[in-house]
Amino acid sequence: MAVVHNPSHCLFAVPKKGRLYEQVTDMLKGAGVEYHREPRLDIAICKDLNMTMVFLPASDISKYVGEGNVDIGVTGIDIVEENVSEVERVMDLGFGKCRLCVQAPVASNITDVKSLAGKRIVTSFPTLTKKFFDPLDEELGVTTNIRFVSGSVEAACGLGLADAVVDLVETGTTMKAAGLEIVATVLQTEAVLITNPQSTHKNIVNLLKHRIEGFITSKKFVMVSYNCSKEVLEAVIKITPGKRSPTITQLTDGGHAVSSLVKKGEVVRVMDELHAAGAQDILVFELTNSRM
Ligand SMILES: Nc1ncnc2c1ncn2[C@@H]1O[C@H](COP(=O)(O)OP(=O)(O)OP(=O)(O)O)[C@@H](O)[C@H]1O
Ligand SMILES: O=P(O)(O)OC[C@H]1O[C@H](OP(=O)(O)OP(=O)(O)O)[C@H](O)[C@@H]1O
Repeated sequence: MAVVHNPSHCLFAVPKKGRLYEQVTDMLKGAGVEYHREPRLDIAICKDLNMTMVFLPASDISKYVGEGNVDIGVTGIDIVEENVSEVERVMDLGFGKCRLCVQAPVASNITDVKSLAGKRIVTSFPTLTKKFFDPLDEELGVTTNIRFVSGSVEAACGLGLADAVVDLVETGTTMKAAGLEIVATVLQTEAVLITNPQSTHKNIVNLLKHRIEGFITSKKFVMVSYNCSKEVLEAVIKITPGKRSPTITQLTDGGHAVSSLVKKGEVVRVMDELHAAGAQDILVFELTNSRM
């Protein structure tokens, strides 16, 4: 059965496929944004919010949000900057991290990006590429030839279509396989939550922001709990000061139970230090959600 958009609903655009798709849908699930998407449909009604999800190409989302067709969306900072969209950046989301880089063939031995000014550049990001090369062109009195392609940018040098490309690099696998290397970085990017500044659904945008923040925090931290004697309490709480402060409970035997949030990347070191300082029964718990 066709899903019809209710015009009073807030519209939320998420990438329909590609690099951001899975992480965005996991984030929405973790943040309690529930919807049922019928196979092959690019629209879904939310279960507990007056909101309709629309699944669009990541590269179109900032345009739709900027033009007010959609209230809120998730896409890459690179796409927002490329489209020069009039959107409000609500929050960076911590995934989809990569760099937009000028890349040239390893064999060409180019180390100074200035030597690419006036040459042929192929990219899916013509606006950002022009913005990057314009000052160099002006300084050197040349005109860089920038050509747009929608995909497989890395193939352009090998095909003899370009002297260099401007493309995204995460692990560098694609770049290395094409015999390219980084000459300069144009932009650092990650996924971002954006909204139209004139959206009439500010309350839903705020609610989503808090829910997503809670989910992101829960992924960054674990809860560490342990027991300790009165004598070592001062020393151990210095090791686990928590996000605000640790929770300390007095035990009937005179000792204390402490629980505190610890950054995931620091938890093993913290456990070693707690143990060395005399803490016992140290337990680590994953968080599924949070609201600070
Ligand atoms: N290798 C990567 N690592 C991390 N994030 C990436 C990577 N490649 C792209 N992204 C981010 O994801 C966004 C969408 O890129 P993606 O290649 O998935 O786009 P797409 O062209 O819409 O999808 P597809 O390539 O499936 O057609 C990029 O603009 C960037 O913000
Ligand atoms: O540094 P890496 O980890 O290799 O990632 C970089 C590649 O990822 C993206 O392309 P994607 O694979 O999404 O396909 P696309 O070229 O069709 O967009 C991007 O355009 C690069 O080509």
